[in-house]
Amino acid sequence: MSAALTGVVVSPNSEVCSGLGFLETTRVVDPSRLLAKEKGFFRSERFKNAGRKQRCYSYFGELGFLGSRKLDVVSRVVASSSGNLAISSEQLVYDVVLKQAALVKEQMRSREDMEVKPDIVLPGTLGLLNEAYDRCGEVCAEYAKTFYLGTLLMTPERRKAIWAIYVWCRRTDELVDGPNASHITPKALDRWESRLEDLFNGRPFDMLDAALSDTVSKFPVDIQPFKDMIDGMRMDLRKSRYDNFDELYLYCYYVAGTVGLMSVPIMGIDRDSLATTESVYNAALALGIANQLTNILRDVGEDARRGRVYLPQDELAKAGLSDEDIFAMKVTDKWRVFMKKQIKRARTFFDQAEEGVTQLSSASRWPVWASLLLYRQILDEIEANDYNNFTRRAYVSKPKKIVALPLAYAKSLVPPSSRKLVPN
Ligand SMILES: CC(C)=CCC/C(C)=C/CC/C(C)=C/CC/C(C)=C/[C@@H]1[C@@H](COP(=O)(O)OP(=O)(O)O)[C@]1(C)CC/C=C(\C)CC/C=C(\C)CCC=C(C)C
Repeated sequence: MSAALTGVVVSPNSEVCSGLGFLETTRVVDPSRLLAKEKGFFRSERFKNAGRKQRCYSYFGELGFLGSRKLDVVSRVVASSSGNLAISSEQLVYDVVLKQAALVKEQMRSREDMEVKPDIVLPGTLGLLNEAYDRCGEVCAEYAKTFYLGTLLMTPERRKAIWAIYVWCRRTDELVDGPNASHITPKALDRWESRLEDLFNGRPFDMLDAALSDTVSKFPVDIQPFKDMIDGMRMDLRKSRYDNFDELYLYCYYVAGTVGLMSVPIMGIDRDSLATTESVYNAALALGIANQLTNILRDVGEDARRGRVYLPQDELAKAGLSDEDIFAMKVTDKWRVFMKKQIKRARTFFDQAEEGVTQLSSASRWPVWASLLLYRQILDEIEANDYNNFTRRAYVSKPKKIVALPLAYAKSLVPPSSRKLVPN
């Protein structure tokens, strides 16, 4: 598996087509070779460019950005180490949110004028594409069962697109977090990025890329959050400490906030939503940040064993704590006080995100509510473990999951018009 993963990333021309060891079955590798290399189908311009023009799905209607309320763009500045004023990570990321929202609005406007023609499907290729999506679904079902079940409620087009994005994110994350992480170099990430650009240009490298390539040709998805996620992996390679929350926030955006931004154009916004596009993107970003902060708080011990501390160093110091205390893995009163503050902050991001879930198209709400409620409960479990996140892994038990799912369903029935989205 190690050789295979390195082969893919280090050498895009390699015959090894799967980017992840766990995807390496002959079933995956062979058809993708056939697709990308022998038939050359996925290199066809039709796949991307003509596809973009000709396909028009119901999500246009559902991205009903009727809201007129403007978000206040607060200029948030922080003092840099040299004493100069610098733009904060929050502001930097918010600029991406604004750009994504503007892009999606722009794409919708230009698509409205388009003549919708039926897809031209080359004989034999649709089956291969369906197979590619099915494989993405299988990976999703294997690695994120509850979330996979949630996606089954979505429309078939959206469900397949979310699976394709999930698989790309998983593969990207596995580059630095998986069993082959020690082989990954910045150069390898550069190659992964150029492969990403290729798939956005209709030239997927393998079968799983082909599914995403098809997705980005159908939905108004921008490449930037994908590139930013790769930047997050670069950050993970070179950095194992975060001086303050501003630095940590940027990392959380890269590795998880980006997922929110990638997902909104697929999930769509409800026609009846009065929220602005920006505010929905902002809520999606908040959910990614909340999830990642929760993930970090849950995995403090595990990360420490790898020599990593994803906690703001200045806040640790203020609490009278240091890396040594973390490596000692002792739950002390100082640690409890520190953790309470971190948990409070993560909950604030979940609260912000909740406002946005109701604005999503009705069929997309349930999986998002489910993932939000389940992930949020991890924070309760850390508390229940008396803040011992060094040697005990907080997890949500099966019975609790079973209770959360109908609750998520009930929440997903609340229509957007009955709730107002308050911009932050
Ligand atoms: C419905 C839904 C949740 C859709 C998102 C699907 C999707 C594309 C997921 C990709 C997740 C992924 C593999 C990300 C790679 C980086 C990473 C590992 C991030 C961490 C996730 C947890 O992963 P992991 O499997 O390691 O966790 P466990 O150890 O098993 O617990 C993250 C913590 C971040 C995940 C971030 C999200 C799922 C973002 C969610 C935001 C939205 C879906 C936007 C919703 C819209 C509004 C308006 C709120």
